[in-house]
Amino acid sequence: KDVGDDMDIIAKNYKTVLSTKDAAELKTSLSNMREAALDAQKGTPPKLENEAADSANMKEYRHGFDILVGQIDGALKLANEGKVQEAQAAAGEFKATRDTYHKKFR
Ligand code: HEM
Repeated sequence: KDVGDDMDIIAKNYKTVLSTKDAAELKTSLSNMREAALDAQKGTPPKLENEAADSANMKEYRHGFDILVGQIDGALKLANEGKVQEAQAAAGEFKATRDTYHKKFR
């Protein structure tokens, strides 16, 4: 899977995360996002293909997924407590991370 494939998985599950009323479906979708984010973190985005694996940009790219996974874990904790609406409010905040890193690397 390349980064674009992982992004498609992230985006599809994110829609479900924001719209479902079901705690189990919420948890599954957040877990799917987490797995795809960790896979994308291991990859190289097309824009950085000519850079060394330890370039400043590649480090910043990978850091973006540390932030996103941290946010996903926060939402998962709330979902595990049965707090569906609170988890969805927390998930709404992923958008800022998405937009910041898309500006740089998409
Ligand atoms: C909830 C968070 C996010 C969502 C919903 C999301 C969604 C998407 C979508 C729909 C695409 C287009 C996929 C395609 O080309 O088929 C995309 C592309 C991309 N995203 Fe994200 N994204 C998120 C977070 C991030 C983060 C945190 C990063 C980097 C740290 C990132 C980096 C990229 C890159 C590099 C591309 C271009 C991939 C390519 O052209 O192959 N995204 N994203």
